[in-house]
Amino acid sequence: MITVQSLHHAFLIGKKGKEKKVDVLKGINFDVQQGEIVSIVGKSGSGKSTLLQVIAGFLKPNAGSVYVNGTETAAFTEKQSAAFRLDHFGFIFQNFQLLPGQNVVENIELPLKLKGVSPVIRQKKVQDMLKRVGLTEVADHYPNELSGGQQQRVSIARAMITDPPIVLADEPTGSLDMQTEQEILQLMQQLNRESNVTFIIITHDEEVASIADRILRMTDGLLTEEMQHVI
Ligand SMILES: Nc1ncnc2c1ncn2[C@@H]1O[C@H](COP(=O)(O)OP(=O)(O)OP(=O)(O)O)[C@@H](O)[C@H]1O
Repeated sequence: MITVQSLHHAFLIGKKGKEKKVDVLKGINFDVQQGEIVSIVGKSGSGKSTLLQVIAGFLKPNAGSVYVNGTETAAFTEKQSAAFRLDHFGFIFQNFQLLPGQNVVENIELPLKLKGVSPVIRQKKVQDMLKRVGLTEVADHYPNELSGGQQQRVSIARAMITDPPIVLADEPTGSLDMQTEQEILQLMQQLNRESNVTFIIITHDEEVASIADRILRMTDGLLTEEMQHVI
């Protein structure tokens, strides 16, 4: 489903003429199978978000390959990347990234609109999704009228509304209290079981990482597989 091979990336930081090269990805290799929950865990600054951005096609790596369902994505143009992302990836962020002027239904249906899905089908899909994530009661609320946990449910619903094969989650519970964190992690596990969607969860939190089927540890620009749960 996802194969990452010999991925290298460096950033140039500092003033022009005096730039310093910072090697962030130093030869990353890993595979993810359809339906897995994989966590990528590592300290702040270890390069987790950079890796996620490369997988999603937001950032072109200096070298190496990313295959998604057999398609090499690292060489895509920006336009190709955007179209590919819409079909293959959903995103969940630490700070939810909901549109403040749009209510719950409008936030969730946005990716369907971008894909040109008709209003009738959009309405049906959104109603089904609201039930799955437990948000039917607050369907017409705006983000600032929701708790953090509810806002993250909206962004999970938005990530999954187009049935993408892969959801990329960057510190999905980083802004939540411990109890809400457990609820959100359980929801992600439930959705994974129901729909076989692949989750890649990026976190610095060992406890969050431990809900995954497989843990990949990022240290000094390299990934090592830490342990394997029996599914
Ligand atoms: N656009 C950029 N330009 C220059 N340096 C960058 C850029 N993005 C990230 N870096 C550097 O790359 C390194 C890895 O950053 P990255 O955000 O990938 O780490 P991370 O593991 O996700 O950390 P965190 O958990 O704090 O988000 C850091 O040293 C960071 O300063």
